[in-house]
Parts: sequence; structure tokens; C-alpha cells
Amino acid sequence: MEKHAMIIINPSSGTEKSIQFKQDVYDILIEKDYSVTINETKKENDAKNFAIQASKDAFDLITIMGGDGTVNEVINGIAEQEHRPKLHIIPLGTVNNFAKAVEIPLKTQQAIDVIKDPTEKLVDIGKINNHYFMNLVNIGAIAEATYQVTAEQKSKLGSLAYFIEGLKKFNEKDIFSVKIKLNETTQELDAMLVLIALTDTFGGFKNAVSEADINDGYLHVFVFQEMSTLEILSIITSLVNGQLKDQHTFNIGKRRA
Ligand SMILES: Nc1ncnc2c1ncn2[C@@H]1O[C@H](COP(=O)(O)OP(=O)(O)OP(=O)(O)O)[C@@H](O)[C@H]1O
Repeated sequence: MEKHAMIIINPSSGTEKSIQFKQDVYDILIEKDYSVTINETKKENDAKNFAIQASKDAFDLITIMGGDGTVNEVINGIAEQEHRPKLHIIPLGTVNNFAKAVEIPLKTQQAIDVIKDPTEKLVDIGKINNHYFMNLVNIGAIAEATYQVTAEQKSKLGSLAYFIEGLKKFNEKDIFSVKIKLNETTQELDAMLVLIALTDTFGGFKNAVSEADINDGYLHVFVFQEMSTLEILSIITSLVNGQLKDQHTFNIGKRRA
């Protein structure tokens, strides 16, 4: 039976290299006996809508050429569909957090070639209200600051751009009150930042949350309370070195996703 693949390309992702690889991806899928439909995104939600269509039309595969935002849209498109195509991700974003977490090759040609001899991985996804996520959720002013990072800053600085914006907010000590019901316990805490991770990768740093596995079925919940600049630096070092789990005062537990 003929196999169907949809390529979803975000031409604006990362360093805007996706278009130059379009033909290579098309050729390899044809070589693997897929019939191929190509869709380019123009704006927010296009990738999600293409993915919904691919599910409804019972496509076998969606090849995503883009960054975390594009992958997230596709996941939101397929999550609640009866038929979910498999995903082949070609990381072309700035940070590519999810690709790092799932250990997809970051070199474009290698990621394309994965389809020649594919291995399948199941991954956890989480849900907030009606929105699915596959990386992590940040709550607080620090998290909001990261949304102010411009596309230009991202292209120039990569993940560092987020850290710089985040650090500015850390100094303002914006504390908020948060009530967390985790398993059977409810805690009310004052927090600077709440981080809920599904994978071990944060801000593009592999192993930052080394206890989290992509398919362990858990949400890993961290609450960062008011901290001195020294403590903040120590946490950043932990993130980079993969020792966030050792900061037990901040790790308040995990629950089944
Ligand atoms: N043609 C387009 N021009 C501008 N923006 C687009 C276009 N198509 C999609 N978008 C927007 O781009 C967002 C996703 O970008 P994506 O995350 O893939 O790239 P990135 O930001 O460079 O990567 P990363 O998230 O890894 O840093 C989508 O959510 C959508 O809003």
C-alpha cells in the first residue's frame, strides 16, 4: 500500500535554511516510497492546521522542518486526532530543545537521513488547559521576559538570548504566590519561577534536568523561591552541568503526566 508523507516547512525558523533542504527531503521520501505533499507555513497556526489535515487524511508521516514552535504546533494538531502520523523532525530552529531531548541529529543532512533507517520513540506530552506541550512550561515574570526575545536576538545569540532576558528579571525579584497540588499534597509557596519539565533538556542544555526521561510518564516540577544572586548563578551552573536534581530544596517532586 502506498505510504503518504506531509512535509511541513517553516521558512522563517532559525537561520531560515529550510528552503534549501526542501528538495533533499522530498527526494529521500520519494526514494522511501512515500507519496509526498509539501506545505509551507506563512503564519501562526498554519503548521497546526496542516497537521490536523494530515491526521484526518491518514498520512503515515509528517516531516517537520522548523524549530520548537513548529514542532509544538504539529503536536497540538495531532494530539487529539484518532490517527496520529509519525513525526520525522529536522531541527531548523534556533534552540531546538526538543530535538536535543529526543537526540535527533542537529546536523540537517543527518536528520534528513534518519528516514533511511528510522527508529521510533514514544514521547510524553503534557496539557495546560487546551494546549499541549512537549518540552517544558515556565511560569513567572522570568518566563514572560523570554517572550520578549526578538527573532534577531535569537538568530545572533541562540539560547543565550533567553538567559539574558531571564536574568534581567531575576534581579527584579518578582515573587508570586503559587498553589501546587502534586499527587495528594497541596503546597502554597512564594516563587520566582516554576518550571515543569517533561524532558531532560532546558534552554537547549541537554541533561539540565537529568532525572527526566522523554517517556518516563512524569511531569518534573521545580519551584524556585527567592534567591540571592549567588544562588541564581549556582542554579544556572546546575542547569548547564545537568545537576538540577541535586538542588533538592527546589525540586518539589513529580507526578504522573
Ligand atoms: N512564514 C512565516 N513567517 C514568519 N513567521 C512564521 C512563518 N510561518 C510560521 N511562523 C511562526 O513561526 C513560529 C515557530 O517558529 P520556530 O519555533 O519553528 O522557529 P524558531 O523560533 O527559530 O525556533 P526555536 O523555537 O527552536 O527557537 C510559529 O509558531 C509561527 O507563529
